[in-house]
Amino acid sequence: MTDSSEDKTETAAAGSAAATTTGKAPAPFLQVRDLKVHFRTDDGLVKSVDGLNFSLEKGKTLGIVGESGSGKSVTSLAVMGLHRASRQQRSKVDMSGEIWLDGKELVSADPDQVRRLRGREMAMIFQDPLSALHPFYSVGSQIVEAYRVHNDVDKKTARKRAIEMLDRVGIPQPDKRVDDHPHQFSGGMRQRAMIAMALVNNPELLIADEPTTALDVTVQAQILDLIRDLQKEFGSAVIIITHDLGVVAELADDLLVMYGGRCVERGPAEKVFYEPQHPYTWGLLGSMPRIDREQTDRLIPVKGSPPSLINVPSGCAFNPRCPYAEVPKDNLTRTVRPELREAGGGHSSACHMSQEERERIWTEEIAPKL
Ligand SMILES: Nc1ncnc2c1ncn2[C@@H]1O[C@H](COP(=O)(O)OP(=O)(O)OP(=O)(O)O)[C@@H](O)[C@H]1O
Repeated sequence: MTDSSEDKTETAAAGSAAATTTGKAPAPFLQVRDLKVHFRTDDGLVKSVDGLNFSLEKGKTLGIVGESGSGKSVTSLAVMGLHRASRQQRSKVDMSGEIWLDGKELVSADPDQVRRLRGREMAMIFQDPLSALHPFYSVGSQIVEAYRVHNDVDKKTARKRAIEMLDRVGIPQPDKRVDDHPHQFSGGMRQRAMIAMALVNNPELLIADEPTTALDVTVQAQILDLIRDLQKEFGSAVIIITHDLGVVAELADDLLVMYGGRCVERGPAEKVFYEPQHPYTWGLLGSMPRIDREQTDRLIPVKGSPPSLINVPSGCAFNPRCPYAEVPKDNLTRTVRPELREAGGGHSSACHMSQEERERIWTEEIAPKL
């Protein structure tokens, strides 16, 4: 693996990897390098993910944040090897770059090899549990199946394991509810059941794609607490995908903000949340609902719509929506695409304004209004 300048600014989770006795830092558990996922469609080439780099250690949580259509789900499906799963899509999707999981490269790997890793080494939970749970089979039998695919055990042993997992994720009377069908569970319980199914094989990487969006606020908090507890217990690496910065601000060790298929800001969660450097992140923070404010007080929502991923704006993709697009001289924002620049402490962002300028705007103009 070669080192690019961008890789040197990778997240703190990667940077915290301890040096070995040989003096060589071990490779991060998950490392994504220059990932591109482009779809060939009748309307043109959709550049859903266009050169993404990040890494993640076991026991750490990475939050991937961005508006709808920024490429978050496509990124997670790429890690899970799911863009290749459908024959129909295989002819339409162009994927390049590298995804290293525990020393194995997945982009060029045989699809069967990646399929074997799914469920055992990596698992995913979705916004809608019914997309993962089949309506015709009992919740328990689906967890039993998921367990037996990767473990050579009889049904009785697997059922015991399913009941244990349902108990662990907080389903009351798990020995009875194990035979219920998904529709007999509430939305929050279905989410818990899906988490139980995802974790039944102790995967080392868990990807949660908008895991709480469909739930009410109280259940949301419970599910996030559950994910946090389970991560501590299982020591897995977790990626949480959300459009809501508030959901991941406390949970994540690192944050990666995506815009138009690229990373515009990343770093330790407290840096990105409390000292954000990119005008798009300011907008995300400004549009976050706050319980201590009236709804009308959301001050700096991101105006306009996300960019087309077929005709991405030239220069900085955010420039048509950026209130500060005119600040950099020589029309730079509209002509040159900004690269990620390190601001210190593993925090980097891609913006043409100088760091001093952005710090001034954040401190004087944005932060006081949030
Ligand atoms: N199979 C596909 N073929 C063509 N375009 C696709 C395909 N899958 C995703 N896209 C496009 O890729 C872009 C990124 O989609 P993605 O689902 O990753 O966004 P997202 O950030 O997860 O948004 P959301 O929060 O709405 O799920 C979108 O413009 C989407 O239309």
